[in-house]
Amino acid sequence: MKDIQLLGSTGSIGVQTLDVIRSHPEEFSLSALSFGVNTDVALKQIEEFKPSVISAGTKEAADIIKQSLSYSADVLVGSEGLHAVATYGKGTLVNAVMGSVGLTPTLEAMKVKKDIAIANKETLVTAGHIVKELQKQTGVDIIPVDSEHSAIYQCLHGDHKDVDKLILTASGGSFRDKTREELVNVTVKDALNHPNWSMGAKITIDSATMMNKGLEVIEAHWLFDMPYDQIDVILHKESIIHSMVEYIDGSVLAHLGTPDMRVPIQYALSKPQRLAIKGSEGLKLWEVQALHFEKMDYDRFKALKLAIEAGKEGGSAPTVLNAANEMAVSLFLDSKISFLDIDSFVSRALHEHSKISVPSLSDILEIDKETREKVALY
Ligand SMILES: NC(=O)C1=CN([C@@H]2O[C@H](COP(=O)(O)OP(=O)(O)OC[C@H]3O[C@@H](n4cnc5c(N)ncnc54)[C@H](OP(=O)(O)O)[C@@H]3O)[C@@H](O)[C@H]2O)C=CC1
Ligand SMILES: CC(=O)[C@@H](O)[C@H](O)COP(=O)(O)O
Ligand SMILES: [Mn+2]
Repeated sequence: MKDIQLLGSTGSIGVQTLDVIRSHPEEFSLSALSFGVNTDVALKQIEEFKPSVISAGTKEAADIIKQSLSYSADVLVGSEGLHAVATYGKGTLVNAVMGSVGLTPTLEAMKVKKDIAIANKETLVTAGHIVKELQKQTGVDIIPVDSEHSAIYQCLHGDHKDVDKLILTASGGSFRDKTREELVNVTVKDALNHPNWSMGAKITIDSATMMNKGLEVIEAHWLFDMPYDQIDVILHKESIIHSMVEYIDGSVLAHLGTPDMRVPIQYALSKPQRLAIKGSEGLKLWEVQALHFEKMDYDRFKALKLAIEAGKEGGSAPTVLNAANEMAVSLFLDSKISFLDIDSFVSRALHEHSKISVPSLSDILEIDKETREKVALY
């Protein structure tokens, strides 16, 4: 039996993680969860799984939970709550919170020797070197949940010396068939309409700008200890091949499946064992019929280029990239800026930043905060 603590229970990945736990009560239990403000969904989850520790994003949300709770549990708020959930018990932390707020709970969980199933890519983007250093010191396992990274994880074996490159597939997002000129007046509603995946709002916008793929290149660099020039991105609009590993003899191993996040979530918790997925009919390739691939156009998808450049530059550049992007996406979702402002704002923030070569945790937290404040005023 594996005990799980879950950050971000009310989100897209959080809800699917609870589906996985619910489907396999003989394999998994849940002892702690965090959510932000969605008390309606959280209350139902809490009454079903009865976690011992609960964290809410605001005091108001915590008060609603406390008033409605039918059993005794610790209910905390904000970063204190996230840290309490992350460090509770002895199991695996599933980090499915959105954004760099996931960084410090991840580090706290690692310090108490928890394995981390990581969906929260922003943590690895903003502070990959700190997470990896702590992983070396603690020996904990960091298991990818992101579909591309889970695919690569499943295609890798041995010590990676025989790997030529990692190939991340990209769906192209909501606007993949539009030129940049056609993006001038696109709406939030259009951008949230991802062709293949149903996901939270922030990652769906990242997917439309292709910043998601850029964050994923940086995530792959840290997760698999792979130099940037050995990480490729290819456009694959069906999202059936979730990613590939090319070996030095030209062999390419790919992971295929229907676009269903329960698969990588569950594998991160059950590996190396595989468990059935309730209600899944599996992949019917005769229905898919054809798979398509295109070379990436880095001028069309500027955010991808920006992210790869920031990753290669290293130091505090990825922190700025991530924080500027989080703020710009939030402004776009609030209809305060246009879609094309997102990558312009990120580019401006990167140009205005004076890089720190090896930022400490406190540097990262400070740069994250400052960058958000600056971008909010652009
Ligand atoms: N969705 C997907 O299919 C995939 C997601 N990912 C990654 O997983 C992570 C989660 O994505 P997704 O599930 O789509 O996101 P959602 O927006 O659907 O969910 C985010 C979760 O985090 C909580 N949350 C948000 N902000 C805060 C905060 N400041 N403090 C505490 N809790 C907070 C939300 O709570 P509430 O809603 O209650 O306010 C919610 O539970 C992201 O990093 C994303 O990039 C990676 C691969 C695929
Ligand atoms: C499901 C998942 O892992 C997302 O990150 C997904 O990859 C988004 O798709 P694209 O960024 O390829 O559009
Ligand atoms: Mn992904």
